[in-house]
Amino acid sequence: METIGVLLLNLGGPDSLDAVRPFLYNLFSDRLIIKLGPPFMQRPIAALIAATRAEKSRSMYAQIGGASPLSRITIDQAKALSNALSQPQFAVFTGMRYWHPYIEDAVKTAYDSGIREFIALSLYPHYSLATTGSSFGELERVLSTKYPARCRYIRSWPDNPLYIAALTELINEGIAEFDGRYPHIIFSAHALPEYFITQGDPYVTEINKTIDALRPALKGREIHQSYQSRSGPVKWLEPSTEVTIEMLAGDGIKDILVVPISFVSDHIETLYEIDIFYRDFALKRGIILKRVKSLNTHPVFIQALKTLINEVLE
Ligand SMILES: C=CC1=C(C)c2cc3[nH]c(cc4nc(cc5[nH]c(cc1n2)c(C)c5CCC(=O)O)C(CCC(=O)O)=C4C)c(C)c3C=C
Ligand SMILES: [Fe+2]
Ligand SMILES: [Fe+2]
Repeated sequence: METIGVLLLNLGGPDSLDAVRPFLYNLFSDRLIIKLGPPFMQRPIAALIAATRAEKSRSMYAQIGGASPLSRITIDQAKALSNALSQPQFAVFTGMRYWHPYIEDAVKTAYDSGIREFIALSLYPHYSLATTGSSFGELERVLSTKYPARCRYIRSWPDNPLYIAALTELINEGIAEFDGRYPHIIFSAHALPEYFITQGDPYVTEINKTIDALRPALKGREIHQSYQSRSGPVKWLEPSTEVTIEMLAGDGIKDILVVPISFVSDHIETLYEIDIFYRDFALKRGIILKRVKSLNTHPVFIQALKTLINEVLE
């Protein structure tokens, strides 16, 4: 039987402080995430923004240990998934959009080992053109220009039952940390410029699907929804996580549990933005803010990924 290559796709993150600026350059060079003037101006403007933003980003990465753990965690997820899948039917690879190991590196490694059939599994639970769309576009480019092969795509999985079960378990663990008090729950997703949605991006609809699937397990708890990590002068989805915390502070709320709903791994958005920045922001307003752990290599989550692979083969 021919081995199928499973490609786990994610954003990637700088693996050292020196990598921050070139990582930002790669990110801002991508017209699917942000359009900077006419096409020929994209790279020069990306270089400018990367240079301008690097210092602020570096200081955030410095506060979480000097690097993003995203690639390392994705590689751990690949190992765990590889152990869960039957061998030698599958081999699992990790391909990042904006830093090493790049999507092209993953495909080359697989190709060199003789693989000619792929399953691309996006590790963003919710589809957006800016994230999954961009990764699939890059993969299609690599396959069509250098490594011709068959590829099936797993686009999104906002209400996969095992994904929801794993999240439910982690949310309940988070609630238990409040020692019987009653935290308000904020589902915090990565922000997206509003024009994506106006142009038909399903990102918000799919996030709502995840939250709706979690609702029965959260019986009657106070739920809020917000968007974190804006990064430029356009109109972003509302409300921001900051404004939501501020509003709850105004209502006299003392306990908040943040669920990082659009990510499955730890990286700067969980380790710095929620754990350091929002926690401190809340504390200054008399609020204890805690975060639900990221799925990372949670065994039920790895089983969820396995069911996605099996479903696409049916
Ligand atoms: C659902 C996930 C994500 C969406 C949607 C998204 C959109 C988006 N992001 C930027 C700009 C930046 N993103 C950065 C980091 C980053 N973004 C995501 C996910 C989504 N981005 C992740 C998982 C990470 C973490 C990377 C890591 O640390 O491992 C950064 C770099 C950090 C910083 O300087 O703030 C930028 C910049 C835009 C413009 C955008 C719009 C569609
Ligand atoms: Fe981002
Ligand atoms: Fe971000």
